[in-house]
Amino acid sequence: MDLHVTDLAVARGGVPVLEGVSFTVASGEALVLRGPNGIGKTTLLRTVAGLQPPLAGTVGLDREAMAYAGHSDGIKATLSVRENLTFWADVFATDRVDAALAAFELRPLADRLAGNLSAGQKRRLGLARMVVTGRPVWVMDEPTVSLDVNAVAMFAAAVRAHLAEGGMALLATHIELGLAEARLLELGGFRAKAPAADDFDGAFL
Ligand SMILES: Nc1ncnc2c1ncn2[C@@H]1O[C@H](COP(=O)(O)OP(=O)(O)OP(=O)(O)O)[C@@H](O)[C@H]1O
Repeated sequence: MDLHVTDLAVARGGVPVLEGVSFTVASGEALVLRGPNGIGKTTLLRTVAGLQPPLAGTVGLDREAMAYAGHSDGIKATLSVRENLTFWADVFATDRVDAALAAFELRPLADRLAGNLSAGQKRRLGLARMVVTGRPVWVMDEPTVSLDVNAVAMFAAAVRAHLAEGGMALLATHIELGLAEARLLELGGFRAKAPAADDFDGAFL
């Protein structure tokens, strides 16, 4: 299984931000999207994950293949760490709660209310959700924000284990991920062009 993205154009708030984006992520590979603030990394990730429609182009895998981790961790504060992961295991019909607790060293925190976790612990719980999904494509936006050096290493190990099982990872970040083997895609060359001056309709977009 490969992820083929072809000639994708994406918009945010109705404004085109990137166009002509093509790449392939093969089974066992990680691709890191790079570019300055505001270029459209989040928008591109959300589009690839099927959370918003593209303006043009195709994403050659069904959204059911994707697991998306965005800026918000999607944590339920009044459930414990284990209950949060069990909730997601029910949603995705998997039995990977213990594997997820182990991957992000959450066992000692399993019975703590998620609302009482520190920022880095919350992020670890949010990332552990990816393990629980059992989905082949992990789409992750700034996954290592709030993580200390030790937790970044946990994250890198979890991604490597996922890739070793034939999974794929598509990541956006400004921070070192500890994944030297990941390929990089610079988005600078894919900025959407402003509409032509004689494009009457375009002038109102
Ligand atoms: N409602 C909106 N209308 C128009 N433009 C918007 C709207 N919301 C966001 N934008 C712009 O869309 C662009 C793409 O945003 P996006 O969050 O995808 O960028 P990013 O590369 O992920 O940024 P960062 O590195 O800061 O996280 C930004 O320039 C942003 O200002």
